[in-house]
Amino acid sequence: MQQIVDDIAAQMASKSDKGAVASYIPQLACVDPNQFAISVALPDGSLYSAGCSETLFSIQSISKVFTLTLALGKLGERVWTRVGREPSGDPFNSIVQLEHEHGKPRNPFVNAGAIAIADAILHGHQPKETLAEILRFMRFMANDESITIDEKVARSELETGDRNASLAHFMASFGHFENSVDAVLGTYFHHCSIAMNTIQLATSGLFLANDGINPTTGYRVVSSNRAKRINSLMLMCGHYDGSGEFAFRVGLPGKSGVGGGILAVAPGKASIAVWSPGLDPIGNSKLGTQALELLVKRTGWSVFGK
Ligand SMILES: NC(=O)CC[C@H](N)C(=O)O
Repeated sequence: MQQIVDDIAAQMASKSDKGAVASYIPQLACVDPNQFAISVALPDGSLYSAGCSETLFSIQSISKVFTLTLALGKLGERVWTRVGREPSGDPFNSIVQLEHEHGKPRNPFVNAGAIAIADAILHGHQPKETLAEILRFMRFMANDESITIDEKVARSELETGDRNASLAHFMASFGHFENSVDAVLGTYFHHCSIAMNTIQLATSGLFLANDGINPTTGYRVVSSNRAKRINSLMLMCGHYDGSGEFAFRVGLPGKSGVGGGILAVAPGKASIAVWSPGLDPIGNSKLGTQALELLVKRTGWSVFGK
């Protein structure tokens, strides 16, 4: 496995087209696009990394996997009264479906869906308390107490967050929100701004590769049925309107973020985190996707066979 990840990192370093960093969040536009990291965590506790796997990056929408997990723990099946579970076929920050579907987002991974989930987990608490709970969860999953929120990124998102604010106000206009739009958006922007490296992220995703149990702590995070369902949602919706393409090329449940990270799950086999800040036009990591494509070719890990 070490040989495979080393080969992938070497191949990625030689690519000339690395995509374009997200520019709509000014703080993300400052990130050097010439960076690449991959970490593969296996349920037996072994970990294989290459590239800058200790460099922290903004996990952005990958956090939505963990806020969904928390929401399922708190609300159970009632989560599905707040968000659907169908792919959207629209960009991550699209507003068009919301009007037709009476303010109920298609799935928990588009921005509108994650904002609705933030409202659900806030449940009358102060954003600070809820963020502390999200951070505690991430630290526990990653088995690493050092994980924090990058305040500069959070502020940058808030300052340029008109689109997300529109989504939130539009949903609130249907009477769906329990909390103020400001509290919901503050929570959403801050959980998107959690900074992690690929080692921490791959470790955090292990419960999804291991029937719901985090093997590093032995703790059951979710039932095996719930792990299966989260993986299904990642496969169908984790890359927005690029989810079909990602399934076609990689064939694994995956969740991307505009910081250039992707968390991919090979059920029963591994949790994989890749990071390269340059994005494709849809907003998914360009080299990250290519690296995962190479990894499944070498390992045969795609859920659809070789
Ligand atoms: N795709 C993403 O990672 C988007 C998350 C980002 N925080 C936003 O709201 O726009």
